Amino acid sequence: MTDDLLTVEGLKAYYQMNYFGVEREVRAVDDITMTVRRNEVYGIAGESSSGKTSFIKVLAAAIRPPLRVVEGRALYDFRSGPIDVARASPAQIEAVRWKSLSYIMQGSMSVLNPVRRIGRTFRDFAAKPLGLSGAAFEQRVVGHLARLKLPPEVLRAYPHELSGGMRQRVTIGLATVCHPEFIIADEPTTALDVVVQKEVLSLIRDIQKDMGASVVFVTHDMSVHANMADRVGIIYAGRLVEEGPTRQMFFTPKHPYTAHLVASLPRIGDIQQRPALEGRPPNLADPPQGCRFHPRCPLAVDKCRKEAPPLETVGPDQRSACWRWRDVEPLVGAGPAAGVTA
Ligand SMILES: Nc1ncnc2c1ncn2[C@@H]1O[C@H](COP(=O)(O)OP(=O)(O)OP(=O)(O)O)[C@@H](O)[C@H]1O
Repeated sequence: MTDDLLTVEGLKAYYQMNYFGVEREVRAVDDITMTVRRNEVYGIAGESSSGKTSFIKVLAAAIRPPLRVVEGRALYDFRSGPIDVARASPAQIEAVRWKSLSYIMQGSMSVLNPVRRIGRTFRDFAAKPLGLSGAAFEQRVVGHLARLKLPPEVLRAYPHELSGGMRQRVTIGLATVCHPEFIIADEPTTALDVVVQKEVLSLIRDIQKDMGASVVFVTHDMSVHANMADRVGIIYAGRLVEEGPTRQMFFTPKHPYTAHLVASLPRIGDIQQRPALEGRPPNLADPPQGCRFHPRCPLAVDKCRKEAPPLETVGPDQRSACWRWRDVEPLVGAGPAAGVTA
């Protein structure tokens, strides 16, 4: 067994549409190569429409047309054997779903059927992968719910009878009851207030540690990454532009876009407004030549407009796709950014 539980190589996934005979292609995931190690939390950040959700849909084996994998692979090295989810058949995916690979989707209400009691949803999701039924199944679920600080009565409730935080804990329960090796979470706390958000995040972290699982989670909120992730990957316009250990990404970013994201975090004692990034994210149906960030980059030179920079090693365990990574200033500010400890 290697250290890497997931190896993504040259992954390209495009939305391919045909409107009245006119073909349109949105290159949402465009040549991503990365790995996720066993027992680590890997955070994915990037602004809206950068391709985060499309990327993790491929990782979660939840690819539906018009999204198609056009190149590359996403290979898991599960205990039950290797599987490339970019190419696997529905039957192969069903064999690993929930048991080895689970997915906490955006918005808890979308996974919880409003007209089904929670207990029934647990049976639908988990009875088969766990190979349990009747009292043994109920006992397992109740024990798992207790770990999530949810009372057994939750099983008899309908989703609308629970608070937002409880519903999100239920979805985490569904995603983890089979003790998967790999958990994918898309904006797991976006709709929650700050206190509940903190509770849910520490729950995901505790469960991950307990089970020794790997977690990939997406959020545009950099302060959540600061608290949760072992490593962070930054996606811009369908590409991974930088990745590295969380502390390094916050204190010595090597890509101007990461530096911008970190500098945008509110700082204690600083009441100044943070500068917004000028320009708009590129249209992924017609991305700019060269480095996709160049039209908005304060460091861009001629080469950046012509040639796409490769993702290269720029520090211990840190990689950046920028021709000018040596010129990216380390973070200086009036105080520690919210949630980031020096
Ligand atoms: N079903 C779809 N059909 C066509 N294009 C889509 C579809 N879903 C997403 N896209 C496009 O793919 C690109 C990437 O979208 P994606 O949802 O992956 O971004 P994101 O970074 O997750 O954004 P957000 O943070 O807003 O969820 C965008 O240009 C988006 O418009």
